[in-house]
Amino acid sequence: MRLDRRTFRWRLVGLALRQVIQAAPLEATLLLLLLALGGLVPVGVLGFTRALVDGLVAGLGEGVWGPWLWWPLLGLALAFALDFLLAPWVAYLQGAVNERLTARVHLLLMDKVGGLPDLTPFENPSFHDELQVLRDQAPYQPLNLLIFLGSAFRGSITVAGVLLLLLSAAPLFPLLLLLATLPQAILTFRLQKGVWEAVLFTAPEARRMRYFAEALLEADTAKEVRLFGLLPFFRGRYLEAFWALYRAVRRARGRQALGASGLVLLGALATAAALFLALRQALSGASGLGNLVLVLQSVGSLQQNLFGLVQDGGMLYESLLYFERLERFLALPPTLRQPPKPREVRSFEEIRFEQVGFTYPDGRRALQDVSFTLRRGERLALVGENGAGKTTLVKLLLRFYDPGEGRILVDGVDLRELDLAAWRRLVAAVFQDFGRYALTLEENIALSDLKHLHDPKRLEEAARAGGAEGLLLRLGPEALLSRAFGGTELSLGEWQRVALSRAFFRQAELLVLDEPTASLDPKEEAHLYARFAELAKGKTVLLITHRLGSVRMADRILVLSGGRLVEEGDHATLLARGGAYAELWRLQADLYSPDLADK
Ligand SMILES: Nc1ncnc2c1ncn2[C@@H]1O[C@H](COP(=O)(O)OP(=O)(O)OP(=O)(O)O)[C@@H](O)[C@H]1O
Repeated sequence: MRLDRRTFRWRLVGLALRQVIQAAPLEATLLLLLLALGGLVPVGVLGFTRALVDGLVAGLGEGVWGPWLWWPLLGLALAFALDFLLAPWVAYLQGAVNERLTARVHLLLMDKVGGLPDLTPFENPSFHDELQVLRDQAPYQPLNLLIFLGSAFRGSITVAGVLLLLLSAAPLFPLLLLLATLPQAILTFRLQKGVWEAVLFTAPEARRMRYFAEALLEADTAKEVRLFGLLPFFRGRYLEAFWALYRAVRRARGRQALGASGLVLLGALATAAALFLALRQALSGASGLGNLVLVLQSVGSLQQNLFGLVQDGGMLYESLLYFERLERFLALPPTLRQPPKPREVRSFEEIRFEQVGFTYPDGRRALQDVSFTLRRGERLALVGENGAGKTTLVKLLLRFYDPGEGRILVDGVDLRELDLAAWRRLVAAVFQDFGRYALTLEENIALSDLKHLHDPKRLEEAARAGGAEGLLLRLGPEALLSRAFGGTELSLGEWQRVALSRAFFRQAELLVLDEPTASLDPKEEAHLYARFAELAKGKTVLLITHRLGSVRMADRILVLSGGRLVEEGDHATLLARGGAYAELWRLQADLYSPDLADK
């Protein structure tokens, strides 16, 4: 990321403020008002103290109380009371705005990423990195922004007010006191920025640290960590990343400490000059004792506020960069071209792949010159070794990506011209990496067609089709799944039955099954395929599987190898041909019984 080293970018403040105001317009405006009022409190204290001292000097020795004492006293009391009064309301509003802003940031990210129609952006490492950073920091950057923007705003009002007050005492005072504190403050800010930049540039290290820590702390990896004794390995990787980050930040911090000391002398000289001037004025009677007290107090107040601004400015800068990143991320253009006038689609007669080729953005060629037709009502099996391109073909069919070459036609119309949502409504799928949601059993199944959530008949039918009827009987539809929220945990095979039931719940025209029985026990697998004809009735089915025993019920089998379609036909034809399919078949059959190999 390119950072401007010279200036604090005010545009960023505008960007972040816009998000704050949009998140909670009323609360944010009130908060700004209260902060401004809070910023004026120290100015009031200084002003009333000056008036009080001048009043005291005028009445010294006479013992008379007059309005010249009452008013400043009252003012001081009010200023202190206001300070106490404002604090809880500022905290209340800050809390309210923070909660709304944090939810807004999450919603913006959810809408952006969840609303992406394709998977191409996930292939881009920088998209991934950005999303990771934005997600990781979403819980605390909004709060940081509010705290530091708030205190910077309040501090600026105080500094401006104090300077104006000093101007009323003598025009030279603000200048001298600014000279005493500003250069040092500016330098500190620059160096502070250096620290933040060091932190930002080492963001990959920070992410690696988090990743290696998680590898040791997460339940997913707990078994392998213990079995293979991986603690020292991941610990070592964590430390490597930690030291890289630590060294960069420590260097920047060292520069900060050194640099700030250099301007101390200049600051001390300017302060001394201001005090000398104020003393001389007081001695000569040119101005009252109140002005001397004002200058004395202002030195402390200005220093405290300016350095507060610097410290907060550094933290604020980081939050501002976060919101700039968020803005840039939200503005990323879509990667999938949507047709200006999408064609409605309610059913299909045939899907045709025409010389389809696809290369992943990282350059990996996954499909090449693939042509075939899938007709309505047909049961097509797709087989081939690992990495042959089977899942990629399904991803193209669902338009998670567009083909690089060739086209996919639905009744002669290019898939790219169809209304994507309408097309996807025609399809139900079980993916290899199906979702396991911490929801009820009923919701887990009905997710594929939420219009029919709470339709017990449909739920039962889908559960029966997917092999989850036993689960439904045993646990009941309301059973919460997943341990994460204190629910029931299922075995992988049971989860797969739920995923299958979800696909059947949708009652779609095209059923895509990508390794649907990988985790099922042999009994359930046999059971599923035994009733396959009934389940597939009226549907078009695309089945991907390595278990060749189950592809025999397909009308046609496509064999993919290295991204190319190498064979096509039914089981008997392909076996008789003695090609790639026959070899795969023989290898598998050999595993079970060498005698079966040629049947
Ligand atoms: N997101 C991706 N980015 C880059 N390459 C990928 C991606 N997904 C898959 N590939 C590559 O594309 C090729 C085809 O992958 P695909 O998942 O389609 O194979 P498959 O036939 O379904 O394999 P399997 O039987 O193992 O599920 C593989 O070599 C794989 O490494």
